[in-house]
Amino acid sequence: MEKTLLVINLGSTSTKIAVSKSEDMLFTESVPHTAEELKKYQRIIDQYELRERTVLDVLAEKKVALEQLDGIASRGGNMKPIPGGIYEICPAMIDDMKSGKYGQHPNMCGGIVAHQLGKKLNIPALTVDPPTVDELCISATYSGIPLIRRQSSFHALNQKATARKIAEQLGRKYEDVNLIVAHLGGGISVGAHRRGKVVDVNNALDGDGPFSPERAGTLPAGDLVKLCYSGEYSREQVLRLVQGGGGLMAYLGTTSGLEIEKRITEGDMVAAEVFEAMAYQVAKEIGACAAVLEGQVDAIALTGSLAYSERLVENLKKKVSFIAQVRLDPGENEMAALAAGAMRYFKGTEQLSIY
Ligand SMILES: Nc1ncnc2c1ncn2[C@@H]1O[C@H](COP(=O)(O)OP(=O)(O)OP(=O)(O)O)[C@@H](O)[C@H]1O
Ligand SMILES: CCCC(=O)O
Repeated sequence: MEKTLLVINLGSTSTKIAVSKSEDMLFTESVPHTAEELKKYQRIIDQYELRERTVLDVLAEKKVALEQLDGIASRGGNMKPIPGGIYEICPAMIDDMKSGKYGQHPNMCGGIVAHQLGKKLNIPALTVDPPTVDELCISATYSGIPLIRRQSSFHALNQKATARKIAEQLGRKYEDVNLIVAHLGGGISVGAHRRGKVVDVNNALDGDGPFSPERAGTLPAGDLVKLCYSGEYSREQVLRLVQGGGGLMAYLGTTSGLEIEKRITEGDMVAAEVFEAMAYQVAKEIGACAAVLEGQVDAIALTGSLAYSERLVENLKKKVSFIAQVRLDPGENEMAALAAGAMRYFKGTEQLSIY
């Protein structure tokens, strides 16, 4: 059974669009969005029209008529904590994403685009392993005060797809290995995968962990509280410092790893120091995951587009190779993982989970 699928994945710095014939990609297009371009949108939901136009323009450019599509798979945005699986994008899911209750992510716009198109064309609009897949062990849910439960909010789709791939390379099943997966993208998540479950992971969206190209990661709590009450920043502005305007963006005015590498090559010592600090924080998070896994680590996987950076990878290898072998899977498997998930639904090999 052959199906033509539209696959949508809205990252913090790019809109990725693919069309597949079943699992085989006909094309994948990644349209970058500069920080300058996104700066004018105060809230992520305000990017909706830009993201919708980007998707439709790419389809028109590639001469794909909407009527050719049998289904749509969009990477999920932040919704309530749910088990991994395939879900139909429904109004309740969209309401949860829009509410911001579980964090804000550009994929909420992707979900709405998919839902609207699905309705118009009368075809299923699906999502697979959304970022709020929650498999945390009990200890990992503790924050330090009962009012706040640590949330599982990470690159679940790519982390799990990468982990399965690495397990296969090791000749083992995902459910039989312990892995640490670091997704190094616009946001950074580092997960401890214990026998097929992500038992601990930093909240990569607006919570904790290493700083990333556009996010602040863990901030000293007291200082953050003082900043919030200083009267100098609105709620939206502080949130923007945490997500969108934090990390590399805050220190160097760009989210682009490529641009920063260029500056380093040209002798920019500040850029070198900041890039080194990001690697340092990622390595510390990997070390923390090794402790969670009690040192029983079969491999460390580096994935996401920043894993194309030799400088970052060599730096990380130097710091964490003592824990386990380091394997590279640069870029992300998300488009393929979404198409594969949608095909499991069409073939009936996996049932839809209910949101
Ligand atoms: N070849 C490369 N070498 C170094 N850095 C790169 C390369 N290609 C992309 N990057 C950097 O990777 C980062 C973006 O990664 P990616 O495309 O995985 O993120 P995203 O999908 O926008 O966001 P997220 O991963 O959080 O969903 C940017 O800083 C980009 O400049
Ligand atoms: C929850 C983090 C997911 C992302 O940044 O894409």
